[in-house]
Amino acid sequence: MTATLPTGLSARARVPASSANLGPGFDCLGMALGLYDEIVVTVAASGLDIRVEGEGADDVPWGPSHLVVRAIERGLESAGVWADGLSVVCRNSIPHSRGLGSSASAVVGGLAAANALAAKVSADLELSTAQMVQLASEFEGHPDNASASVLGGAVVSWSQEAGPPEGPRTFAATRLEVHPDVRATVFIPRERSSTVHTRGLLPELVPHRDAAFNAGRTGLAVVALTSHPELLMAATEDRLHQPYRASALPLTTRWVRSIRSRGYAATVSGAGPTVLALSTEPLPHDLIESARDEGITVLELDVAEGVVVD
Ligand SMILES: Nc1ncnc2c1ncn2[C@@H]1O[C@H](COP(=O)(O)OP(=O)(O)O)[C@@H](O)[C@H]1O
Ligand SMILES: N[C@@H](CCOP(=O)(O)O)C(=O)O
Repeated sequence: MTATLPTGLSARARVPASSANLGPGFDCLGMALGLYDEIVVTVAASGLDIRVEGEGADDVPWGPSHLVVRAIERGLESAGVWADGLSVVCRNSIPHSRGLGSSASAVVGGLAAANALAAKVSADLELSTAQMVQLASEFEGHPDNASASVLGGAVVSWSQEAGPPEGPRTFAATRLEVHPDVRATVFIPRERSSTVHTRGLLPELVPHRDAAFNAGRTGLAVVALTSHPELLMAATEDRLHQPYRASALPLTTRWVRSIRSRGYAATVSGAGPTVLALSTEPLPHDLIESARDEGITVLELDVAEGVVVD
C-alpha cells in the first residue's frame, strides 16, 4: 500500500559533483568532488512549485520535466510513498554540461531527498545505498558519475547485462579510499559540451591492444589513487575515449597536454570540457594564472563524501 506523505514534511539533500573516467576508467571510474548542489523538497497540499538558483537557473525547465523533479518522483515511487504536491528549491553550484556530472548530481540529489522524506515517515521505507546506486545509475545512465555522488570518495562501478543490450541492467559500485596526498584541481572552460555529442564520437570497436592498454592503466589507477599516488601519471593514460573526443575539445586537449608536460597527471573530466588534474602538491601558480587568462575557472576541490540528507 502506498503511504501518503503529510503536508509540510521537508527534506534537504547536499550532493557533490563528480569527475568520471579519471583517464582510463571509461564508464567505470569516478570521483566525488567538493562542489555541491542543494535541494530542498517540501510536501505541499497540491501542485508543483519549483525555484532554481545559481548554475543553470536560466536554462533548465521550471516545471515537471525538471530533472530533479523527475528524480524526486522516481524516488517517491520506489520507496512506495505519495505526495499530493511538492515545493522544490534547487541551489546549484555545479556547472552544467562541463564534465562535472551535473546531471548525475541532480538525479542523486532528487532521489536522496525523496528517500529522506520516505524515511521520515517510516524507517522501513528507506532505500538502501545499493538501491540508490541502482536507481541513480539506471535513471541517469552514467554509473561512474552517479555512484560517486552516492558513495563519495573514488568509485569503481560495474553492471550486469540481463538479456538484450538495450534491456534492463543491474548496476553496482564500490568505494575506494583516496590517498590523503591526492589533490584534485579542475580547469573549467566557459564553453559547454554535450555528453551525448562527445559519446557519439566514440567508435563501436577499438583495437585489442588499446583495450589491453586501458585494462592495465585502469588497474594501475586504482593502485595510484589509493596507495601509490606517484604512479598517477602512467595511471591516467587512456586510449579508449580521449583521443576520439579530442577534435571536439581542442582547448581541453591542449590543457591536458600542457599540464602533463609539466609533470602533473591530467585527464578530460567525464566527457569534457573540464580538465581534471591529480597531483600530490599544489599546481604551479603560473600554470593556473595562464589558464585563468584564457577565461578558464581553476578550482582545487576536496575529494568529497557522498550525498548527505537531513
Ligand atoms: N541541477 C540540475 N537541474 C536540472 N537539470 C540539470 C541539472 N544538472 C544538469 N541538468 C541537465 O543535464 C544537462 C547536462 O548534462 P550532461 O550533458 O550530461 O553534462 P554534465 O557533464 O554536466 O552532467 C543540462 O543541460 C540539464 O539539462
Ligand atoms: N563515462 C561518461 C561520463 C560522462 O560524464 P559527464 O560528467 O561528462 O556527464 C562518458 O565519458 O561519456
